[in-house]
Amino acid sequence: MLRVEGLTVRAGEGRVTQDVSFEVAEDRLTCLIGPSGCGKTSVLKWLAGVLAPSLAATGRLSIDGAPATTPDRRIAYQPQQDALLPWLIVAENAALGLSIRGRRRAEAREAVTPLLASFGLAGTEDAFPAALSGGMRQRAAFLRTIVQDSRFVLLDEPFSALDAVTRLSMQDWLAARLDEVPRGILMVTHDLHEATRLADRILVMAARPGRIVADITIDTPRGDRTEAALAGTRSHLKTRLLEETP
Ligand SMILES: Nc1ncnc2c1ncn2[C@@H]1O[C@H](COP(=O)(O)OP(=O)(O)OP(=O)(O)O)[C@@H](O)[C@H]1O
Repeated sequence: MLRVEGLTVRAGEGRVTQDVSFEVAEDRLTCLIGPSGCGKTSVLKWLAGVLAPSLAATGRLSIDGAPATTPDRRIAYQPQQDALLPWLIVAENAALGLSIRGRRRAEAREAVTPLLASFGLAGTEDAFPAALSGGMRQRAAFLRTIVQDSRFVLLDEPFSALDAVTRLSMQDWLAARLDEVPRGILMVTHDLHEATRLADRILVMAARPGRIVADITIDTPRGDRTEAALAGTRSHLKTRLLEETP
């Protein structure tokens, strides 16, 4: 269990977030949703240890009850843009996840190559990112993140750049991957349909300063989440989001 307590992020005199506390459970997907500018990315960046130096943060992080400091190898982070390096081929980009964990380059590449097919990237090993579709780029970025074998994974709007159809298929794809390689995931999204399709738990943030105003658990198994089964939760979530959007 990863726990954040009392996270306040300040930008000069102003507060970006105030007293944000929550847990991310092992093998569960927790969504952080809220209006633009409420501080969702700042929470993720703080957890990843990459908050901009112009922002000051106070708060406590613990994993399994023991204090932790960031960056922590048990936490992997996928930023908002897929951040694939355009001058590296797909296999090298994916291998970067292991290289930053200290694996030798050739060894890292050997380790990721057999995984490409299960990430829908068969045949793209030697392709440059510019030659891939948006969905493929996201899968390559996700492979790079997931091979780090971290217990917790932070995803910042992983599907926001995709068209509606690709987005739906990527959501299904992520749901299937979660069943195969469970992780404690904290995912930022703007999209309440996405949140209710994927999350075990949804934390709703309000803006100015960003704080958590609702905590919604979804018990329906992902495979049984028909439109009808989700209607009540979506309506509740929509009302909360509209209330919190300035
Ligand atoms: N480096 C920075 N210096 C000063 N202020 C910043 C910095 N980064 C973010 N902010 C401010 O902090 C607030 C929260 O930004 P953040 O990106 O965390 O919000 P968000 O909820 O992720 O937004 P969005 O949904 O639009 O991506 C915004 O008002 C933003 O202008």
